[in-house]
Amino acid sequence: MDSVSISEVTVFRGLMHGIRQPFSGATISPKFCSSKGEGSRAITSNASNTKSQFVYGESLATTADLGYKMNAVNLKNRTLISSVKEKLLLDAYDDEYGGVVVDHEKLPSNPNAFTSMLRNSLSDWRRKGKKGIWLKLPVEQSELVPVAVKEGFEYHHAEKGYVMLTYWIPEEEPCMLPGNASHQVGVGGFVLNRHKEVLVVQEKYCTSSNAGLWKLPTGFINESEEIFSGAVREVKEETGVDSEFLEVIAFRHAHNVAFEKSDLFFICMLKPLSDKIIIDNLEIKAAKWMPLVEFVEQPMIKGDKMFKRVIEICEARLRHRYCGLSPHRLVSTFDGRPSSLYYNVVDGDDNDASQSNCTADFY
Ligand SMILES: NC(=O)c1ccc[n+]([C@@H]2O[C@H](COP(=O)([O-])OP(=O)(O)OC[C@H]3O[C@@H](n4cnc5c(N)ncnc54)[C@H](O)[C@@H]3O)[C@@H](O)[C@H]2O)c1
Repeated sequence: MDSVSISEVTVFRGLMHGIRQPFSGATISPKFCSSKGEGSRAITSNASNTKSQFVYGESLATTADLGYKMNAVNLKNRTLISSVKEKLLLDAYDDEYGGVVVDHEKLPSNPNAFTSMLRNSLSDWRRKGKKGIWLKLPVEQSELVPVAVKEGFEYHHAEKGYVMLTYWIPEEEPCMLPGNASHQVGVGGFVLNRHKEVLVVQEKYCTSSNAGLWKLPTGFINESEEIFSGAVREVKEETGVDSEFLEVIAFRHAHNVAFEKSDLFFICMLKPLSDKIIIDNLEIKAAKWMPLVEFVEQPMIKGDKMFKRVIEICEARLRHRYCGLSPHRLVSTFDGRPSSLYYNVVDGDDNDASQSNCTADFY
């Protein structure tokens, strides 16, 4: 049997308040039986002003004044208590950082029961030296959020279906829990056709300074979406043009872009596979194929250090004087995850130029 702390016995006490049988009307207070060592658990029952001691271990406590046979009761209640004790703690599993992840599928629905289980669990985790606690509360149980906050939990992040809260137990150690995701990831498609026209759009919603600007189709990468497929999707959604991903030409890293989040913007070169334009009326006001020279001459592009440089890089790429990054699918043994590593192959294996991603045609 596990060793028991005061907090754990307190758990039993809370439990016994909720359980009327066989300790009907009893209140339980913590008491340790030092002579029993680690394997003993002691609970004092106070029923009808009569104090009795139940010892869970090899020996039994005084039982006469309760009027029933404690041997049998003891065995029965030992089972009962250990099963109810489990019900008084939140279901959770350990993480690899010495922390605990609460099982959100087994949360009690009653906020009072949750309060008591959360307190008991916190005592239990503290006693066991646990560090970071992750508590995910589904939107269907949002009434538990104020309870957790009152117990000292902090918001970590939220998604449509849940809010994640955290609690850092060690008071003497700085909190090591990683923060919420810090970045959003965007893509821009540079799609050039054989007439040296670039695919451009005018956004429906933009700042007044950007009104009338013809710009590259841009958008955000979805959850679990690849940069290369996200760029193709965004171009298709906004303009109706099919394309093939060639390379990441450059990326921009900016901060405090939206709701204090940083922004990674990947500018991708795409090869057009169709030319018919069908715009997405929800987001886009207009789209067209625009001569590259005309696109570059727009004051907003000409005067913008980033886009001016992006165009210079794209033009260098057209002359094969620059090489972007192309995705290579692989599985890392570190985490066993299939992933994309973006890099360029200038000469290819054994100097085979055909292996180079820098020789790919644009149109
Ligand atoms: N738009 C540009 O000119 C431009 C310039 C430089 C970099 N980028 C980069 O492109 C990537 C995508 O940016 P973007 O400008 O295309 O995205 P965006 O801000 O235009 O958002 C994309 C779409 O999301 C929706 N949306 C966004 N915020 C909304 C809100 N508050 N309310 C309602 N709908 C909203 C709109 O439908 C919008 O068209 C980012 O990484 C950004 O840094 C864009």
